[in-house]
Amino acid sequence: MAAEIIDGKAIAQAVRDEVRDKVTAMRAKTGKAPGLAVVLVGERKDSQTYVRSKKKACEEAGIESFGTDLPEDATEEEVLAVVAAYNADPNVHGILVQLPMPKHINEERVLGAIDYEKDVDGFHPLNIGRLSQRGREPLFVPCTPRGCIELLERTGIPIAGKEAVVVGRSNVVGTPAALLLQRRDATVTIVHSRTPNPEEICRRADIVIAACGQMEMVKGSWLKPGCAVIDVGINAKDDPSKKRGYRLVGDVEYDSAAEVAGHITPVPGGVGPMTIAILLQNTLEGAERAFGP
Ligand SMILES: NC(=O)C1=CN([C@@H]2O[C@H](COP(=O)(O)OP(=O)(O)OC[C@H]3O[C@@H](n4cnc5c(N)ncnc54)[C@H](OP(=O)(O)O)[C@@H]3O)[C@@H](O)[C@H]2O)C=CC1
Ligand SMILES: Nc1nc(=O)c2c([nH]1)NC[C@@H]1CN(c3ccc(C(=O)N[C@@H](CCC(=O)O)C(=O)O)cc3)C=[N+]21
Ligand SMILES: [Mg+2]
Repeated sequence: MAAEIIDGKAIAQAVRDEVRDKVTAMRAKTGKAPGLAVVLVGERKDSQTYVRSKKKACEEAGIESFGTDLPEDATEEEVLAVVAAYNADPNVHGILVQLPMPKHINEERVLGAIDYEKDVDGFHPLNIGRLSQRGREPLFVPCTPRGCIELLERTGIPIAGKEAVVVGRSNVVGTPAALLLQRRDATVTIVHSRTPNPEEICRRADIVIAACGQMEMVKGSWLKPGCAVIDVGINAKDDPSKKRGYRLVGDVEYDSAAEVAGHITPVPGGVGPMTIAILLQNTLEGAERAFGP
């Protein structure tokens, strides 16, 4: 039995179409549009690629995009000044500071300086704090974890009452993904680099979210037959048959996993496109709150 493929690209396009329609209606009603500001420090090629695709996605959705590129040796004060300017700009409803930043910059300080009402990445302590507390609602939820949940929900995979295992506990993916699953009444276990028996724990799961940054680590033999696998990982694997000399693979060994799982996301074309679609959705929601009912 081969797993059903969860088409992240198609689901992301559906989200982007919904956002575009709502932006069109907002423009007609208010004469105003949502705005997203992306701050990039340094010259990482991968970051530049991500920032370009975010800006293109904004254009297609009718969201205005603003951007500031700072050199690798920019000071923390300079980054904070850019954030402060976007905080004060009424045309900006979302601010994203591309990660990772150069080592000499204190990431916690910069992320904490973003107005939490414009924190479209959902990384501000107030938003993370609310996400972690029962009965509280964050203004924004981190894009990649929210994208994982949307993939499950839009595929009709039940979460409530299920056993979910998240592989990885980073602040940007694993931990918020686990919190979101828990808020939807899954029973959640987090596996990390000090977990001695990850295979055994994963085999209990109805839902596995893999976000450990380890190429093809989760194998088919780790999975319960019929489970749903959401592969967040993005890793470049050498492949001389490709023009670029590599291809992208996930944190899950796709071929063996697809023989056991009931549903699985591919890499590319799974979680990655959802991250960008949710960023647009978060920006729209920020603008809706700013403009009022
Ligand atoms: N598709 C998308 O939109 C996005 C994809 N990504 C990708 O997702 C993956 C995870 O990203 P991110 O969370 O930022 O990565 P990090 O490196 O920040 O975190 C990795 C986590 O996995 C854990 N881990 C590492 N090795 C193992 C192991 N052998 N067994 C179990 N757990 C392990 C680490 O544990 P410990 O805490 O103990 O160190 C850590 O908690 C990466 O492949 C990244 O490229 C990331 C963001 C967005
Ligand atoms: N402040 C901040 N917010 C982020 O959300 C953030 C960040 N920093 N730093 C880097 C990570 C990574 N990330 C991805 C976005 C899109 C794809 C994506 O579209 N991937 C395509 C493939 C793209 C390709 O072919 O290279 C796919 O998986 O199909 C992947 C990863 C957002 N991140
Ligand atoms: Mg994100």
